[in-house]
Amino acid sequence: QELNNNPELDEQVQTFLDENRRSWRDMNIPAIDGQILHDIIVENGYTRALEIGTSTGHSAIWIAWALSKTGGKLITIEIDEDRYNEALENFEEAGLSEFIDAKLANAHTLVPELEGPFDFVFSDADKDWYTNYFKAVDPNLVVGGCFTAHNIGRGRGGTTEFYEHISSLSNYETTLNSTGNGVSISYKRGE
Ligand SMILES: C[S@@+](CC[C@H](N)C(=O)[O-])C[C@H]1O[C@@H](n2cnc3c(N)ncnc32)[C@H](O)[C@@H]1O
Repeated sequence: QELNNNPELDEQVQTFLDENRRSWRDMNIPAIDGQILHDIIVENGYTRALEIGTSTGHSAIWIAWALSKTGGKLITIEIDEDRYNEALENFEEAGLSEFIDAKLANAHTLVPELEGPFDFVFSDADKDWYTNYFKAVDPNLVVGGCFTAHNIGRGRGGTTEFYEHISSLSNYETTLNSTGNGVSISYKRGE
């Protein structure tokens, strides 16, 4: 698959990420985990992404940067208005707004309402709800798509229950990348 080539945008995003590298304070993922998400999207040519838990937008910027290359778009959901507004400013500054549909909403109600289809999901909101988010999205995740989740393998909240559930499914191939704060990566291999 051909990737879009936009060196000016790449430089704008890279500059934004470099300048803000040490200033993420709102439970944001570390850059190394952002790179993992970015690479999964680019390598698989994903274009229809969903993020649950925007905060101020660090992970969304990595995801949207990848989507700027594949020609895709991200829907991202945040419940906190201040963080949502800050994320919108960050998306502008990074030059990625056109690739992001940011929603101020409670993901508990919005996620089950989304029709998709999606080929990439990143779950990073309330940990107790991870299994519910997965069950709501699964019917709308295409075969060949990927469901990722953050803070896995550290015994936090419902993450253990979620990881055990998704690992037990024979139509998903799940691995854990523990380079940063623990990203589970589950490829959907069949319905
Ligand atoms: C760990 S932070 C997300 C960090 C973000 N992915 C990043 O790397 O920049 C989790 C976010 O999920 C949001 N959140 C928690 N419960 C939520 C819900 N029910 N619906 C939407 N957002 C929620 C919190 O307000 C918080 O900003």
